[in-house]
Amino acid sequence: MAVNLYLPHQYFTQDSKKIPVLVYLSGLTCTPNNASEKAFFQPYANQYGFAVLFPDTSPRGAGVKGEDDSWDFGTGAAFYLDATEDPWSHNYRMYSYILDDLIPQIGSSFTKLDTSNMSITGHSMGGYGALMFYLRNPTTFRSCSAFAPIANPSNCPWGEKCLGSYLGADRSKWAQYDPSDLVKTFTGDRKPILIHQGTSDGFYKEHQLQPENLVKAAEDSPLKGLIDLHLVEGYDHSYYFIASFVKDHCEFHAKYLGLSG
Ligand SMILES: N[C@@H](CCC(=O)N[C@@H](CSC=O)C(=O)NCC(=O)O)C(=O)O
Repeated sequence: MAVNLYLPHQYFTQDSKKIPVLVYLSGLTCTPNNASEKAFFQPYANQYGFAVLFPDTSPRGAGVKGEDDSWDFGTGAAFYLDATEDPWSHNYRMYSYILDDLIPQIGSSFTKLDTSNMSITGHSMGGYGALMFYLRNPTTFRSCSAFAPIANPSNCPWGEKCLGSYLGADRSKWAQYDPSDLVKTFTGDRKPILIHQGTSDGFYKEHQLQPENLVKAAEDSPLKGLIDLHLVEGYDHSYYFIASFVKDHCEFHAKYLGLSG
């Protein structure tokens, strides 16, 4: 697996104050390079003074039979969960990897980072991942946003394929990872979650994303009225879309990371 870490200039010039971290989770087929090269977080990370951590989207070369058979399953498509079903459960453990291995390791290797002051965002499968990590761990992450997230994976073709194989047929296990279920029992503070969704996004039109389901589920939850969904006319699913709204997301997270008024 690969990982990219962007350190802002403050990491090298500030003596005493530690640097907060924004975790960015990528979508299906991505390596950490897609967002590092095409999302343009760097100028805003420098402006506000936060690092950006870009994890990988799956194990690489695990050798699990079938992991390279399709682009939306297996390699590049591990869905940020801990698989419970054979043959996936040994390697496909992205949830534990990110929370229990990667973040602590980054914190101990880069001692001027403050991994107790983190926010999370992501795109598509990674937008789902950001929502899911935040809704399950509201004290680990100060804020959450997402670009075109898979907001209700239990009810879309990508989610049914991946969750069904990694977690098995029992849908009650899927709910432990589905933002549109998790929101109903959220225990964190009442803060907005920022979401952008392009109306010309082909995957949105195919009902893979369904951010409206999250908004609806939140109406009966502690986050009632706080899913700040922006449907943006004419935008697609690409990194051009992400780059167009990355400024808004950085400004949003900077506020909760204590880096702006
Ligand atoms: N089959 C295509 C499409 C894959 C694709 O569009 N992936 C998106 C994420 S989709 C949901 O998680 C992506 O971010 N692609 C990388 C990019 O740089 O645009 C294919 O294999 O390309």
